[in-house]
Amino acid sequence: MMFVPSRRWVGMLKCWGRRKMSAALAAGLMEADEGLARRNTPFHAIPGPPSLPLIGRLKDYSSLGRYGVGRLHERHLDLHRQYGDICREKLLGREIVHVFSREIAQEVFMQEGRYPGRTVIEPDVVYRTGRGIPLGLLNLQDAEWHRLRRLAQDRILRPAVQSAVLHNMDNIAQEFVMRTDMLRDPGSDVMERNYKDELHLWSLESIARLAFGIRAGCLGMDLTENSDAMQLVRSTQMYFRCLGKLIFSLPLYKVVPTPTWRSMASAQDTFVRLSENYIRQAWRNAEHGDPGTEDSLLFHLLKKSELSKEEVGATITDLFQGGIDTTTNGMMYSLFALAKNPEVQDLVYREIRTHLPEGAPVTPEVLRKMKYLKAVIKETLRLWPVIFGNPRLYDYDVVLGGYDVPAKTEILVHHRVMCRQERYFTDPLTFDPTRWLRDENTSPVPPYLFMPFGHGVRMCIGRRFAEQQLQLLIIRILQRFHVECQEAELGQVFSLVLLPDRNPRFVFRRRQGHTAWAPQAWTHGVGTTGRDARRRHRRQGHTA
Ligand code: HEM
Repeated sequence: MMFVPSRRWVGMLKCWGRRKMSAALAAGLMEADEGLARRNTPFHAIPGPPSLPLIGRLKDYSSLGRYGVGRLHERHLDLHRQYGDICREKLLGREIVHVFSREIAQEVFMQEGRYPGRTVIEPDVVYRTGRGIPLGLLNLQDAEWHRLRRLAQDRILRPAVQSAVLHNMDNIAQEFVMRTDMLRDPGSDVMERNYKDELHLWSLESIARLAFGIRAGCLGMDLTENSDAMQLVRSTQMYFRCLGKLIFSLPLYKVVPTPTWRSMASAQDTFVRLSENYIRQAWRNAEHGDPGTEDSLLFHLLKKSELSKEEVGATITDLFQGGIDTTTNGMMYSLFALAKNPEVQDLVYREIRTHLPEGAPVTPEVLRKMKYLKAVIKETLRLWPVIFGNPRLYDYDVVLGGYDVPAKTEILVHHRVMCRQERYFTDPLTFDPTRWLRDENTSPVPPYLFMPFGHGVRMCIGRRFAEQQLQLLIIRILQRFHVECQEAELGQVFSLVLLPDRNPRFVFRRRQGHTAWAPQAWTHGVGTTGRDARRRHRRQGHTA
């Protein structure tokens, strides 16, 4: 097979050649480059909607347009229908290329360098720069990003570390299920509380345990709106709501503090202040020799003398902001999918009963065996991804779908649109977890298609943790309840992440013959259900 160098290869070789190769070889490569340039179609020929000068397609992103920010993901489906697998548009001076096919997605990621660039979250950069807070993983680029990423992922992505935190996370999941049991209406079994807020608390508690090695007290029964936990939940929700609006509007906030900017900054201030409290608490615990704290990500990063305390704080903040809303919404969609597909729910329950005796702890071995549960989570994230696509921003030219794409173009690979196409998935809109189960009759889903956690070295750092969290909580919920949902549909709304468009009312029916097990931390000599458990739960607030 003949090797046809891509333009990037030619560019790199040319650069090297200028220094090391003979002039003749370099000239030959230059000719090859010109030949390739002739074969590629110029950037401006990429199809796409016409743009106005300066503001580009801003109207489509505002409430004046057909979609508004909330329905941007629907606009992406329409762009694909109208313009095909690759399309181009302008937005406020930015050039954006949308990629809707697996083949071009592969080209995007194959041309990724050692430090893949991603579009920055501009309002967050402006906020942090203004407050003198270092940028974290979400926004750093190049070698600076790599330095931080290397240190943090060593602690988060390693399977051994996942196994080590499993026991604590299982306890948190079980406590959360007890809480659900107590909060649902005893007559109708309906969860009257906003279950999204509830899942936020679970997610916060879990990430705090991972990051600080402490129990943050988010599952206490007497939380008020003024409690630290609820303030953290509200500030995260507000932060995402405002970010979505700020990113896709005229950047007036850079000149004057607009109301949306003020709300975002105030949410961030609260977040940073409360995180600092937790860091202080973690320090105190460590001074008292609490082994959990020393095992945490915080201490792991602080031990690395390469990082300042401020950088460690910024990294931890990014984990919270990257992890809370995403895992919460992933869990909402998973529960909804199970509730609306009772036969699937029964199969998951059967799998749980086969591999996990009631009262036994969840171990890595147990999780490895839960193949159907994993397929359910994949199928959920295929149909309801929390992040619609993966942005990339390269500082060199690339060729995509035969078109020249200049450096610094924002490239958006649309995982959600790809996952809804007939050519890649049979009956793409049907919820069918079996498509993920492999046997001799099925071929695996090809790469560069299903990427809910992104791709390559810049993929989500919390991926393993998030998957483990979802598996654990689904196991513990289904062990105790059969789940139903009163809403017939669950759509998505764009707010930087994709959120459920309504608050589904779940019904948690206790399973027949279910023995009221309780997490280990609840069973030291007191009753495990009813009033005793409730009292113990209140007391547990900050300590378990
Ligand atoms: C269902 C849950 C989650 C989903 C769907 C999700 C999805 C994603 C995606 C799509 C990216 C961009 C990847 C790329 O550009 O290739 C990302 C990045 C990131 N995520 Fe997650 N995530 C989830 C949970 C978490 C959790 C639990 C944490 C923290 C413990 C986390 C922390 C981060 C961070 C810090 C980044 C930036 C990584 C970097 O640029 O190096 N995420 N996530």
